[in-house]
Amino acid sequence: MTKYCLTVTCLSTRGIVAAISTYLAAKGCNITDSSQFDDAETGRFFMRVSFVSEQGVGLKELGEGLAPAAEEFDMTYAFHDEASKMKVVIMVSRFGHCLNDLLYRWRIGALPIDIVAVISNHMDYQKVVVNHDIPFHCIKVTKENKPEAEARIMAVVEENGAELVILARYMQVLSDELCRRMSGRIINIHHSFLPSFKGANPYKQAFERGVKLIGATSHYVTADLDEGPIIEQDIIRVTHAQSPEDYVSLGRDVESQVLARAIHAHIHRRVFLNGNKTVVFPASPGSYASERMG
Ligand SMILES: Nc1nc2c(c(=O)[nH]1)N[C@@H](CN(C=O)c1ccc(C(=O)N[C@@H](CCC(=O)O)C(=O)O)cc1)CN2
Repeated sequence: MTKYCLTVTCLSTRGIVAAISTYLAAKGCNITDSSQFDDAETGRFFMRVSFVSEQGVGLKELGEGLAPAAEEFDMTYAFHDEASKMKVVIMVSRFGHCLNDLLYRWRIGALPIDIVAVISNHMDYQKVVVNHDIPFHCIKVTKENKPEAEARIMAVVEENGAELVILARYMQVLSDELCRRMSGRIINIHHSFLPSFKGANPYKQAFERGVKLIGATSHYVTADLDEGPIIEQDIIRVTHAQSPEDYVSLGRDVESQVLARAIHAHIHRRVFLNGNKTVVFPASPGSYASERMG
């Protein structure tokens, strides 16, 4: 039986859940997981439903069939086949721990994505990427060539049909135009517990401030540096006896785990943009269990 998920957002009002569950039942679909949220501040409603089609109904029929109800509630909605793997481009600079972590999770089946390319502004990871039979593109970036460099980045994204770009410690600031064109489709890992310590050297800033907790933040990328909607965060305790270099070492695992959790939530359609914030629904039972054993 095909597993699907439905994502819905609209202004909050009575009858949305009833309309969706009634429609799915009428289409011979059995709901297996459901999450919803009413945002009292914005008046917006968010819903994610996982279901199986017991009568083999397809994505197109599901989408067309819900259109009348969607119009009644002015819904933004989409049906997704949970078996289809999102096409992603990973970008990296000099620090490869997040890239290596994503490649490992992808290789063992823990992260059901289709890595169509890796882009870097350095050659450091060319061999490890090619050894995974993934195309590697080295696109140097300078203040002078940034528009041409970004045009090449977008060419790789579009020629491969990538739905998501992952900045796995890519250390160049993307232009407003690129951020606008890829709004909601670029996820970054920032090596601090935002909003503290924005910029390229958060560990040095944290050391100089003398904090007792450091962390990592995964967020959607916007033109405003390190200001995008936050998807996931985590922290780790540090002490007076540790150096900025110790922070870098301690931060690697936190960064990798936070980025992987954010990507997992995004590809399973559990993240909704809500202004400059996000709504992140919990993982449905079994969604972490796709790992190939051994
Ligand atoms: N438009 C955006 N671009 C990028 C973002 C973002 O939030 N919006 N995040 C960064 C990643 N990042 C922090 O997480 C970050 C990367 C780089 C810099 C920075 O100042 N870079 C310097 C060059 C540094 C170097 O060459 O090593 C620069 O670009 O002039 C700050 C924060 C990715 N891009």
